[in-house]
Amino acid sequence: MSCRGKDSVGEEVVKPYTPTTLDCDIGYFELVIKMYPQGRMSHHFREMREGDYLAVKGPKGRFKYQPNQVRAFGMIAGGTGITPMFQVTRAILENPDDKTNIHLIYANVTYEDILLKEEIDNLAIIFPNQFNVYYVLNQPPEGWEGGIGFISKEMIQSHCPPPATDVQVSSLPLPPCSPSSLTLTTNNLLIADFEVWTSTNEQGHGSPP
Ligand SMILES: Cc1cc2nc3c(=O)[nH]c(=O)nc-3n(C[C@H](O)[C@H](O)[C@H](O)COP(=O)(O)OP(=O)(O)OC[C@H]3O[C@@H](n4cnc5c(N)ncnc54)[C@H](O)[C@@H]3O)c2cc1C
Repeated sequence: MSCRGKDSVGEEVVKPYTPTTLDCDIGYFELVIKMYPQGRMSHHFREMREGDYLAVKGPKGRFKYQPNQVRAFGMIAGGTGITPMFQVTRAILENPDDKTNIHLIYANVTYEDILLKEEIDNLAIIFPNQFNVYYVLNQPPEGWEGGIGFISKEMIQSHCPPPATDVQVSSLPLPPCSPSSLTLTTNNLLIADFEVWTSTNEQGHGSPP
């Protein structure tokens, strides 16, 4: 959906955001928003107070998920690219008739950058046979047991389902807050081997088509 606000010099700014709530969450929606110190829309969100109204337009997007449309999803996300992945993950796991397996690789720069970690980890605990997550950090803390560096071909081979007609792999990195080579790395690797929802652009991330 699009959110409208005013930047620090009072100019109108409209930016897209992906709710982490589902169609069945009636009467409200939730957004997970990463704040940038110099960001124009970030300024608007930072200035908002409880009880304020926010102008929004939507929903919009080209991706329509059908339960069991594939046997397995490989999801590769960086930074705020997690929000649409999280939404689809919830839609799958909260539907007992949907048997799709999900393999998520989620890359960030630091541990503190990981969004929705508690929620993601809870889903991995509740649905151990249907959902697993592999975190990758570019600047990991000491003792980190996940992936280190940029997402590599080996990580994808180890943590995503192998290519098949009933497997879909999606990549949603977001250049402003993910390792800069993530976009190229994942797309170059994937285009050769998988059907990818090509969804990255220079401005930010898009919804999977
Ligand atoms: C389909 C879609 C869905 C999205 N969903 C989400 C979501 O769910 N959650 C989310 O958090 N984001 C999401 N985004 C990204 C979001 O739309 C914005 O791009 C993001 O919030 C940054 O907007 P901004 O106006 O605050 O920052 P911008 O003003 O666009 O700034 C972006 C970057 O540039 C830097 N910058 C800006 N001005 C300067 C300056 N003068 N000097 C130096 N650096 C500067 C900022 O610090 C920041 O790093 C989505 C994007 C798309 C395309």
